[in-house]
Amino acid sequence: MVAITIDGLSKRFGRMRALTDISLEIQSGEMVALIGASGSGKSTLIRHMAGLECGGGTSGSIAIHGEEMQKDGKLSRNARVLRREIGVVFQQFNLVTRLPVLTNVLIGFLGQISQLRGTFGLFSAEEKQAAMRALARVGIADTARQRASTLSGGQKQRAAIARALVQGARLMLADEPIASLDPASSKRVLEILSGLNKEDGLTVVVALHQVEYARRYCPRAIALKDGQIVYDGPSSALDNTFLKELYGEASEELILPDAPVNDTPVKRPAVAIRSGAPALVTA
Ligand SMILES: Nc1ncnc2c1ncn2[C@@H]1O[C@H](COP(=O)(O)OP(=O)(O)OP(=O)(O)O)[C@@H](O)[C@H]1O
Repeated sequence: MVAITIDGLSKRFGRMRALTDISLEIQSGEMVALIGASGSGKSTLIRHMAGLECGGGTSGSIAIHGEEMQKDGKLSRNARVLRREIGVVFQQFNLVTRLPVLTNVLIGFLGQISQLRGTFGLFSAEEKQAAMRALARVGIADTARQRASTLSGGQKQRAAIARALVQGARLMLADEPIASLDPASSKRVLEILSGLNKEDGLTVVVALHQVEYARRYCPRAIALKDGQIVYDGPSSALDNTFLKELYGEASEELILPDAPVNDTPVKRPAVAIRSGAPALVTA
């Protein structure tokens, strides 16, 4: 089954083109890295996939699990229902820091319970058990009663993933989830996302700054440059010559932050790019 279908998506902010004619398909059960320099359009693309961005300046269409989510800037009628299938994880965690970790995870149920129960935080024993299971799944069950403000950055991100799990997400969109984490926490968060992908079959799309993590955890990479797809193929075939072109001056820092640069050229397979794409994509 196709998890995400994007057809001819373009986005302008005023006169600035953030995305230009993006078309792609992501199959259910894939783990895909979105890479590209700062300002290349990764967040804008993820926000459109999640149905959080639409409106003026957007054209083209996005379908989630075969159902239209938005077309030409207008959200479809069932976008709300589709959003429940999508867990979104942000760099800034988006937790309510004064509330206990368990309550933050229970917030993932809000789309599924009555407004009255949601307003008064009346969660059932089953819901609390499910939230505890989700916390155990991400390895922080012992923090359930702590205020979210007391968690480390890595633990906060894991709590945010647990919240997406109780929501019942089949598709996880993560927008630079490790950008503010140290290497050990980054590794842990990506291992959890990879485990959810491999063991639970979740489709994962993750925007990453550091290419080494994309290579290590995501079999497929999609690279954006100036709002256009310039590479779509195996992340193992991303060679450093291409990446240096993609990232320009930032490449030293972003390509291999914790490993020696391997300049041996790797033969990239021809990638599924439409004609007219920049020379960067030629294998
Ligand atoms: N709400 C907005 N209003 C105006 N311009 C925007 C808005 N959101 C994004 N942009 C612009 O669109 C372009 C793409 O931004 P986007 O945040 O998607 O890039 P990114 O690849 O996620 O960058 P980063 O890695 O720095 O987060 C940038 O030029 C950005 O300034």
